[in-house]
Amino acid sequence: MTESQKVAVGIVGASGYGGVQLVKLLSEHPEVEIVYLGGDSSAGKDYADLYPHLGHLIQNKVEPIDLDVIASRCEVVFLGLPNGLACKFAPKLIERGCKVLDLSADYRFTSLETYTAWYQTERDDGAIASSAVYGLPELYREQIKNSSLIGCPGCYPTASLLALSPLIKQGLILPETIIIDAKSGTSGGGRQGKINLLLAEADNSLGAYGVAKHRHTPEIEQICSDLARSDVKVQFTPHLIPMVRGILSTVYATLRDPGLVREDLITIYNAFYRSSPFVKILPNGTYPQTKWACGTNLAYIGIEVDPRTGRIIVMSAIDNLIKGQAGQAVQCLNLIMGWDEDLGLPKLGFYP
Ligand SMILES: NC(=O)C1=CN([C@@H]2O[C@H](COP(=O)(O)OP(=O)(O)OC[C@H]3O[C@@H](n4cnc5c(N)ncnc54)[C@H](OP(=O)(O)O)[C@@H]3O)[C@@H](O)[C@H]2O)C=CC1
Ligand SMILES: CC(=O)N[C@@H](CCC(=O)OP(=O)(O)O)C(=O)O
Repeated sequence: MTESQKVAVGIVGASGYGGVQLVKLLSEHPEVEIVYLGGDSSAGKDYADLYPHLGHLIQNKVEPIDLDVIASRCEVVFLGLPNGLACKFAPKLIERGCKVLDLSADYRFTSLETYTAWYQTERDDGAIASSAVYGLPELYREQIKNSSLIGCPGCYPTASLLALSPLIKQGLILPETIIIDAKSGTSGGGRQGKINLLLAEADNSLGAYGVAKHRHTPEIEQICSDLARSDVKVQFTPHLIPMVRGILSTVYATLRDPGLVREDLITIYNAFYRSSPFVKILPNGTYPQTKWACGTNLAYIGIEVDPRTGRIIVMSAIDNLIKGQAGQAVQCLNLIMGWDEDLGLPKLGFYP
C-alpha cells in the first residue's frame, strides 16, 4: 500500500496503446495509485512527451524495466507488452509477491504446446503458467478472485466469446457450425508502426487477414471447448476496418432446436448475463454499433434468428482497447482485490 493507503500499481509497456488506456483508467480509479511506468525504447522520456495531452496530470518518467525495482514498489503489475515477453517477466514478479495482469497472449493458454505452436515461443515457466486464470470475468469470475496471475483475453476473443458463451454452455447450437466474422479498428494493431495500419493503406478500404490461421482461433477454441466440455473448432475470420477503435464480431451457428425464436434467445442471454454489469443484451431487433461501446467497458449484444436457415446470428460490439484489453484487466483487478467489479470503469461513452 502507498502512504495514502491506495494500492500501488505499475504499468510495464506504459507507452503503448494498452498502457495509455491503463494510465487513464487507473488515474481515475479511487483505490489505486500509479507508482511505476515502464517501457523499452521510451525509457528515460517524460510520459508527457509521449502523450502531451496527459501532461497536466501525469508527471512520471518512463523507467527502464527492472523487475526488482518494480516488485519493491508495486503490489500489482500490469504487463502491456508484445507476445512472448510477459512469460519472461511474470514468474519473477509473482515470486516477489506481486499480482500480475498480463494483456498479452502469454498466460491465456492452458496448453503451452498450443501456445508455442501458434506463437513460436518456447516456454520454461510451466508451473507459473498453470496457475494463471483466463481473465474473462463473465465466465471465470470466481477463479479470477482467487488468482495472482491473470491472462487477459485478446480483443477478438472477448467480443466473440461473449456472443457465443450462452449458446455453447447451454448446448443450444451445433458447435461445429460456428462461424465468427469480426472487424477491428486499427488501434488493435498497437502503436508501433506497421504498414497495413497506415492511413493510406487502411482508410477507404476493408479486408480480411489471417484467414484460417489467425492466432486468436486456438484461444477462442480453448474457451469454447471448456464451455462445451468437448473439443470445439471454430471458423474465425478477422477484418481490418478503417476506424480507430472498436470491434464488431458477428457469429453464426445452427440451432439444435429450430423452434427457438429471437425472444427465447434474448431471455436466455439476459439470464446468463444477469450478474454481469458490463454486458448489455439489446432488445428485439436492435443491433449493436461499435460507437456505442467506444470509451466504455461495455459489450453490447444483439440477437437474431433466421427461421429460413435455422441459424442464430449474434452481434457483439466492444471497444477493443477497453473491454477488449485495459478495461478488462482493471475489471479483473477489482475482482482480485474484492472491490466492486465495476469500480472506476466507464459505462458511458461520448456520443456520437
Ligand atoms: N491493441 C489492442 O487492441 C489489444 C492488444 N492486446 C495485447 O496487449 C499487448 C500490448 O498491446 P498494445 O498496447 O496494443 O501494444 P503497443 O505496440 O501499443 O505497445 C507495446 C509496448 O510494449 C513495449 N515493448 C515493446 N518491445 C519491448 C521489449 N522488447 N521489451 C520491453 N518492452 C517492450 C513498448 O515499449 P516502448 O514503446 O518503450 O518501446 C510499448 O510500451 C500485446 O500483447 C497485444 O497483443 C490485447 C488486446 C487488445
Ligand atoms: C487489428 C489488429 O492487428 N489486431 C490484432 C489483435 C490484437 C490482439 O488482441 O492481440 P493479442 O492476442 O496479441 O492480444 C491482430 O489481429 O493481431
